[in-house]
Amino acid sequence: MLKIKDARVVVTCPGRNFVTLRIETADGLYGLGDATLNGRELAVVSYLADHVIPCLIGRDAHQIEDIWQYLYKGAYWRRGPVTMSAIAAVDMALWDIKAKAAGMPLYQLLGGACRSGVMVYGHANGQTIEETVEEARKYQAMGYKAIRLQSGVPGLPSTYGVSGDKMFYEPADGALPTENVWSTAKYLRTVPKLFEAARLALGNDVHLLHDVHHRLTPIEAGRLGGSLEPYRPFWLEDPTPAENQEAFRLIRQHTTTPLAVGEVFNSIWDAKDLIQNQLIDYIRATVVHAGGITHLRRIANLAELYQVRTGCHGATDLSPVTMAAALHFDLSIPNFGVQEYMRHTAETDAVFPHAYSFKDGYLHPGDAPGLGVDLDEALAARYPYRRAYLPVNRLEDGTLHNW
Ligand SMILES: O=C(O)[C@@H](O)[C@@H](O)[C@H](O)[C@H](O)CO
Ligand SMILES: [Mg+2]
Repeated sequence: MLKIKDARVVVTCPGRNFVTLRIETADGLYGLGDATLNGRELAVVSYLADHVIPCLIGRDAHQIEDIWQYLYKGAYWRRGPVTMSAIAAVDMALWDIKAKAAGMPLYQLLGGACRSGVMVYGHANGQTIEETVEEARKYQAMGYKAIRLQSGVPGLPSTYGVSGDKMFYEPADGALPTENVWSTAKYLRTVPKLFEAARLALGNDVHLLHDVHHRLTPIEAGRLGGSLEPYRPFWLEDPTPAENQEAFRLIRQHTTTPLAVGEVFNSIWDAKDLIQNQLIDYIRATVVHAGGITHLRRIANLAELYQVRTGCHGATDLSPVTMAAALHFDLSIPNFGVQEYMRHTAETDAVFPHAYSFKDGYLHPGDAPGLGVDLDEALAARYPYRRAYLPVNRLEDGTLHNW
């Protein structure tokens, strides 16, 4: 038995907020779990500190599945991003402990490596199509095999995915939500031109991706997917909000562009119908927001039956702890597709020293025991929490739209 002696939540803001759970066993082993929920961080802190940690003390850290069931079924109130991020943090920390106890990198415990590295996609963005293509060239020169393209839309003052910093994108930028302006007509005129220019400049060997960020209706999404087909996108992400999963049938009727959905999903129940009806090609659910490695494996196993591959979310609001967990997971599953990789700032990397590394378009989690990521608590304490919200989005006439 590996008795859980103590657990605490560490909140730090080395450029952006991160919530980390640290679980310690009586024999002095410890594990880390990410519990960051962008813009709603303190709700998860309270869920963990006030409601989860008291139930963990004294339990056997080896009983990962039983503890998962205890927290999920035991709460009575199931699912939801706050609950599932909290459970995910416990799950990640326990897998970290188990792998450290075994003296192995986590991917070995998950069944061993199915591939030599994890193909990642980087984010090229610019105010104009030309600037975005120039940025994409830089990613290509760094060895990336897959690149996401987001460009500014003429006539709109700001656009999702476009930022001043080129290696990362930080949307949670206001102590109150900033307000963006949206026009579907202007956007739909721009994206096909972006893909045409990018294909011409970058050639056929690189995978090109795009995130619609939930902004279109199904029929608009069908039209966009169709107009991108000549440029063979790897995927079109979140074309329409996925609460209404039937909507994807309509998109499918109009395009063979592959669809990726699910970064906001938090359980297998959100993804089940989309997967079983083969309405998507990539499932974006991620370790931190979908109940940890234990639950994400179930989602990936279901997806495998329907030839749906994974494409885990990996924006900067997912801490290096999640990135490490995702890489062990990605390496070990048969139906891996691609992993998003938006680099963290140097400050964040210093607070979370890690064993994973990038080479020639692929990430590898490294071979340190456990997740291979640590938390420098003294350094973390120098960066106190700062309230930061994701933006909201309005149509040009002021109507609130999806961000
Ligand atoms: O695909 C992505 O990376 C995104 O959609 C994210 O940038 C998302 O907006 C943020 O993670 C929200 O916190
Ligand atoms: Mg996205």
